[in-house]
Amino acid sequence: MSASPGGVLVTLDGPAGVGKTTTARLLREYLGRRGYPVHTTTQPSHGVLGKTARHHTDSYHGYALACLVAADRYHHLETDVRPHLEAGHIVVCDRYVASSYVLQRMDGVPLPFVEAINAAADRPDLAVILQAPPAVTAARVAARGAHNRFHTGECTSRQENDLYEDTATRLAAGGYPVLAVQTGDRSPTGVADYLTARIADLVEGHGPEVVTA
Ligand SMILES: Nc1ncnc2c1ncn2[C@@H]1O[C@H](COP(=O)(O)OP(=O)(O)OP(=O)(O)O)[C@@H](O)[C@H]1O
Ligand SMILES: Cc1cn([C@H]2C[C@H](O)[C@@H](COP(=O)(O)O)O2)c(=O)[nH]c1=O
Repeated sequence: MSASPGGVLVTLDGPAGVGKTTTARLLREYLGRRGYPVHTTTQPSHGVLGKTARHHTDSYHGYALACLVAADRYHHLETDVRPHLEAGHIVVCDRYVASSYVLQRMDGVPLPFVEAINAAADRPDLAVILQAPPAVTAARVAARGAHNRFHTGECTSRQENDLYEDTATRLAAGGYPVLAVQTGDRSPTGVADYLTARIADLVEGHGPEVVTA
């Protein structure tokens, strides 16, 4: 299913420390300043299923975590994302399906299973994959501090980076409008400026010009 008519669904995915949360916060500010109604949100969500997935990644692994995250995704789409789209808002979601293609595979779940349980998730209008060299993302995570067991050093960052590259290609081949954006050599405001212009183009009916990784 595509995102609902009226609003625009923009998703932000990419390795730990690449700048998803920073970018979502700045997009809310920059798009808001241009007068667009913006709703920023995140997956896992702040609902019961989402909180369980986010705060108990040491208890839930593999297939169980994959299903928990997917269940939260469908509930979040129904109760939060679609209502905002129907109200004509730009919805910016920090993590979406691409994160499952990467994190669940890192957790030992075969890709066909991940694809199957996410197959009915709405297609974003713009699926942004943020990218940066693994040494850069690992250093940012080390400086900021790890949030969970998926953040464990440069070796993990390299695996994550490779899986995101693979995921960007797969999702683009499956019809997702994927836009790969480098953050390693751009300031947070530079990333947000660039994406604000791309999203404004999309809202005004000029885009997207899809760039695959
Ligand atoms: N373009 C950038 N240049 C330099 N530093 C950045 C950039 N974007 C984000 N950072 C910094 O990197 C750190 C991680 O950023 P952020 O929390 O936004 O990443 P994330 O992708 O949401 O990470 P996670 O998946 O671990 O939650 C923060 O300290 C942030 O200030
Ligand atoms: C969307 C998504 C999330 N997860 C898990 C992985 C982490 O434990 C949290 C996300 O925390 P972060 O601060 O944003 O790094 O949720 C997952 O396993 N699969 C997913 O698709």
